[in-house]
Amino acid sequence: MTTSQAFTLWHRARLVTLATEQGWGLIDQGALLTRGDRIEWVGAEADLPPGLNIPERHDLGGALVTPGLVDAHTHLVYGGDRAREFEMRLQGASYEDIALAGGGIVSTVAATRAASDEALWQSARQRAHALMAEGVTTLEVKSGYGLSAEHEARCLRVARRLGAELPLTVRTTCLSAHALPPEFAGRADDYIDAVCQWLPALHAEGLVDAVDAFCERIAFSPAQTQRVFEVAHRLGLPVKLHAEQLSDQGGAALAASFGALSCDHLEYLSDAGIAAMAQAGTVAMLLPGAYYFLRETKLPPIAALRASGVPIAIATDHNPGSSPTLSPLLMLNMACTLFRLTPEEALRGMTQHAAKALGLADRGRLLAGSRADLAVWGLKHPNELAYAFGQRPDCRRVVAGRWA
Ligand SMILES: N=CN[C@@H](CCC(=O)O)C(=O)O
Ligand SMILES: [Zn+2]
Repeated sequence: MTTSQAFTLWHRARLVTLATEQGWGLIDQGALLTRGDRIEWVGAEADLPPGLNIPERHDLGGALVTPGLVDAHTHLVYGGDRAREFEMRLQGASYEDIALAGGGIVSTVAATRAASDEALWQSARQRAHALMAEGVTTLEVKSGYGLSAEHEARCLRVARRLGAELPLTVRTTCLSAHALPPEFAGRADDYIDAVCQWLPALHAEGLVDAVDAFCERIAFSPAQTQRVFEVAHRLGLPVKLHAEQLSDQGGAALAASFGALSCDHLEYLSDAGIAAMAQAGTVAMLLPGAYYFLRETKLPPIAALRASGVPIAIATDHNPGSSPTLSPLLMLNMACTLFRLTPEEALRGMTQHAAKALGLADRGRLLAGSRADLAVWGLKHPNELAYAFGQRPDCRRVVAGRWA
């Protein structure tokens, strides 16, 4: 470490470093040194290297400091809501019934196409603020409610604008293969042709960091998914997949064969899918909000994922149909209560493993060299993050080394 450059000190903190593969990595009376947007040093305050020029110091008053949360699966940009559909499901209709009757995702597509750019921006901005209020510093935003070249681009531009105007990293994912738009009814292969044509144009405009699809009997087949992934592969874009949410389509193994960053949902994941994901280093992105809200009863195969060493991530899956929550902390709680993750697994799932699911190796743990994105909580122990559901603890964020 050179001593001539200026550092910022963040001290009198209880650090949750997650530095090793297991355990919280707690450091009581801890301190962090940052320089620019990077963490330079992490440790006990008593061990601070002597002789440093530290012009700026922040006394955190004993607060708990975790890595900034990473919400790595959201559908944040859309018009309308689906409260009526919620009521229909309570009256007995299933998520699949509603989709097959022309509701579900396609109803949000109509509302999104009808919304102005400004309305899409304002609603997405408010949702992003709600996530930030619970410690999110990195956010993935999918398209998938435009379903035409014009409207997918509009939604992805709003996602990019979130990253440009808010103190937040935003990664965009093109999910044009989310549902069949009405103008392609009965012509799913033609729609996939169209997606394969507009994807390079969206990428050329700088709108796409990754490519996703919904591989399911109410959405697209493995063969159709593969065609989209082949275009992504040619463009050098990583893929991820909504896989095995309602049935086992073999989607996870297909995605793993493309080196997918993550497979998401996974309630119906098979042993073969787990093995393929373990081999490819693909993250299992579990979405307890959708599991809960759709009143799913089949659990993702958590013990088998653990046994195979597949990293488990957790996200809000914020969307109007299956997971209209904007509370990452509630998702940590549900990951524990519904999926029986430990509070440490849940937090690691929304930090280190979520960052991996976005291909971001520079964040998610408090390590020298990592990006200085922090969540500073008015809590004593990290267990409390997953514990007090429905409460919103005091939370401040540091993004790229600055209070945000
Ligand atoms: N499963 C597919 N996509 C979303 C839901 C989209 C919707 O219902 O609007 C999800 O991740 O749960
Ligand atoms: Zn989703």
